[in-house]
Amino acid sequence: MLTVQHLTSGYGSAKILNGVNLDLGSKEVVAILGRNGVGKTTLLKTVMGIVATQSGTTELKGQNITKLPTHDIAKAGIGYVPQGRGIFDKLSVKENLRMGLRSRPDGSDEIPEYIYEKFPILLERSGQLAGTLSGGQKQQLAISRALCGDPKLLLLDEPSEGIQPNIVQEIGSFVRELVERRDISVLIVEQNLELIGLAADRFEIMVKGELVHRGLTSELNNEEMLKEYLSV
Ligand SMILES: Nc1ncnc2c1ncn2[C@@H]1O[C@H](COP(=O)(O)OP(=O)(O)OP(=O)(O)O)[C@@H](O)[C@H]1O
Repeated sequence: MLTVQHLTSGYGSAKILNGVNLDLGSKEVVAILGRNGVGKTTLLKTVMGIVATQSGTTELKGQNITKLPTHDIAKAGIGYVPQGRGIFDKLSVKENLRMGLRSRPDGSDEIPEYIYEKFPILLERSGQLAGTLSGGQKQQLAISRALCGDPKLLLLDEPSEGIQPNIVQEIGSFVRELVERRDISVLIVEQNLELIGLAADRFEIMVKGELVHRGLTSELNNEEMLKEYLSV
């Protein structure tokens, strides 16, 4: 599904990604873990074309998307939910969802039924300003907006940030549902081990802009490893 090879990128003269290699299969959920500031968000932004690739390649289902502008990467099939969610508070819930439809390759302007079935609050509050939603509801809206683009791959950046534990669980099981019922793969940057345990098949640990250690989610109970690589 996604193949990243020797990817480097950064901001001005600051090099942040130092040669990332990553393979994500179809119907797979992979979590990227690592301490603050190691480059996890930068990896998602580079895949998405928001931060320019300096060297290396990114392929989606065999298509080289490395140099494409962000809107074409979205159209090629990647949905992105940024850290902090990127919701437009001054637009209605429905208008936020409609923004996501712009990335649909088939040009459809219908919000997919399953989104409202899963999150009925988004239909109930359809005409309300998105800024009036709770943190958890905004996260549901942000994920739903990305799904409106009918992606094959979803990039989620810290979806658990600032939301209540019961919503964290709901999002974890929703991610699994997406993979199993909708054939979507997910790359998720996350610190919350409960959410990773619920959603991810395996993990990759980033240190100084490189993915240095990987394993199955079931191996995440190794305290020494967690101490070595993470701030827990
Ligand atoms: N727009 C920017 N301009 C300059 N430097 C940046 C910019 N965004 C991030 N950085 C720097 O790049 C490095 C990596 O940041 P990044 O956000 O990718 O880390 P992260 O692993 O996602 O951490 P966090 O969990 O804190 O978000 C940090 O040192 C950060 O200060």
